[in-house]
Amino acid sequence: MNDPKVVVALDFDNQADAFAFVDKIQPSDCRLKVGKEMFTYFGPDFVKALVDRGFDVFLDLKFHDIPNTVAKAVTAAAELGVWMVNVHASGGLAMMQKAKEALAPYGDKAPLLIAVTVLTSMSEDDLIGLGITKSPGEQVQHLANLTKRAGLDGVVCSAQEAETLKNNLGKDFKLITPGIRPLGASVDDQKRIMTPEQAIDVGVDYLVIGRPITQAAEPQKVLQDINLSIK
Ligand SMILES: O=C(O)c1cc(=O)[nH]c(=O)n1[C@@H]1O[C@H](COP(=O)(O)O)[C@@H](O)[C@H]1O
Repeated sequence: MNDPKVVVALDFDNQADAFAFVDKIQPSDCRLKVGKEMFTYFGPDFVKALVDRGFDVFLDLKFHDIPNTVAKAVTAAAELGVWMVNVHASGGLAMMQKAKEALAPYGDKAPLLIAVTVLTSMSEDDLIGLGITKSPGEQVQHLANLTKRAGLDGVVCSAQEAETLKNNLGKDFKLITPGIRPLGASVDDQKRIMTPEQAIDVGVDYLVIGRPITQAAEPQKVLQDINLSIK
């Protein structure tokens, strides 16, 4: 498979377990997401080791700062050779534009630059607490529009929001979605889930899946079954 749709969330608190898992899977079957926990423990060398093993890495650090600082941070991500990196859309249009400009010199080697809109953990009350009177759904749409205007490649969203966002923002605007559970898998702490097939049907481009794969006795088999279900 040349364009794997599954992005495995590598949420391990030690490198030995992470590498033991990575040894069981293939870069042709999935991409890998490294987030704040693993990056803070193990740093850029860990990311480089994954890139050197041939994996496309989504560096999920959700940058949110002044435009100059975020532009430098996404440049550092590009230097690491990652496939995708993200920022918070609420950092604003100028911040996102400057980040995108910083990646221009990398041409077709530049990482995809995507934005987080409203975290799925945020409720309407949480937004009101921030002085935002839009509903979470309206705020997601608002920030996704801003992300597109800034020229970014897509957004992280819940599968429930995917269909509307795809219709409004076009097929080339990438949607990256956690909260995916194959039929029969444990839901864990995810609240609103979709199966891989359902998510692809509503227009999701990349499926972020962690524990159903990382905690499986035979991760390669689970991954192959998911890939077959969305072929
Ligand atoms: O930004 C994320 O990656 C993320 C956003 C969100 O709203 N919900 C969410 O679950 N995630 C991440 O997606 C991954 C999902 O992992 P599993 O629940 O184990 O499949 C974890 O790394 C979460 O931190």
